[in-house]
Amino acid sequence: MIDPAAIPALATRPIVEVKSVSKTYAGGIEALSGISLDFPEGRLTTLLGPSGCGKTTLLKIIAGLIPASGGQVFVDGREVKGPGPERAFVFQDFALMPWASVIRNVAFGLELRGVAHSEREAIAERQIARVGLKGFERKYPHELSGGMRQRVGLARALAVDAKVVLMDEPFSAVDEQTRRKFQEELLELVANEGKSFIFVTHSIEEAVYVSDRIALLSRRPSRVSAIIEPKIVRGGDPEKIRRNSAYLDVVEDIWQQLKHYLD
Ligand SMILES: Nc1ncnc2c1ncn2[C@@H]1O[C@H](COP(=O)(O)OP(=O)(O)OP(=O)(O)O)[C@@H](O)[C@H]1O
Repeated sequence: MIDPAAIPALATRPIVEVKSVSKTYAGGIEALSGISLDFPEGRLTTLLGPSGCGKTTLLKIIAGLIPASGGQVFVDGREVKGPGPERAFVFQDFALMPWASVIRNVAFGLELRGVAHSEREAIAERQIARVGLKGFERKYPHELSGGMRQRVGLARALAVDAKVVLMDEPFSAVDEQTRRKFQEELLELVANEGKSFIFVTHSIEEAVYVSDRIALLSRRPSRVSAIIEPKIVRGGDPEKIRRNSAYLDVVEDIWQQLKHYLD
């Protein structure tokens, strides 16, 4: 357990508060055991931890997709009882509807909310253009590359204009070049949108590169073992940042903390 007084203060209020959340799956697997964590508004917070420690479980509980066995989650001060319009989820496997066109996929969250056809198509078109897929509106997921499908998943999450965007290893299925491009685009979103992002990745380098705050999780049943704020100075050449000794020191520090869980 970490000392709460040791958590550095990001100068924004928490938008998501996880309070003593536990999760035991049917069959008795205890994924989370009394985990407490705040996520600052307008920032990107990453959950990083050993495989199977419960990162996806925590993300899904925050999303309201699965119930916690104990504890509470508050989003913008309101207790989570299920999915809600202020939260959007970007899935690792994109979770697109294969039988629906790009525009229908992107507009799907709005369709569920009963937004009129013309309005939701107009919003979806804007988001599709924004993620660089203009001209692909009438294509189907099987006609797109993995990177393009992930852009559709991102456009769908952005179309509903949620305050909190939950991203479960969103870049794990794309090649390294695309991944780095996505990381830059994600940083732009965080800087320009005022949304709060909760991000799960397996990559220490990625976590350090994109995060304002990293919550290191222990082995299952998961608890927070450290909170790290990389404080990367942005705006310069990404290649230089990745060679910067301050950046590399944070990566190494996290590696030293996580490697014990690999044994
Ligand atoms: N629906 C389920 N029923 C039973 N056990 C589950 C279920 N979903 C996840 N688990 C188990 O709960 C634990 C935590 O799973 P979870 O997917 O949250 O971990 P994770 O940290 O996201 O893993 P990874 O890093 O490998 O993606 C694992 O042991 C997993 O096998």
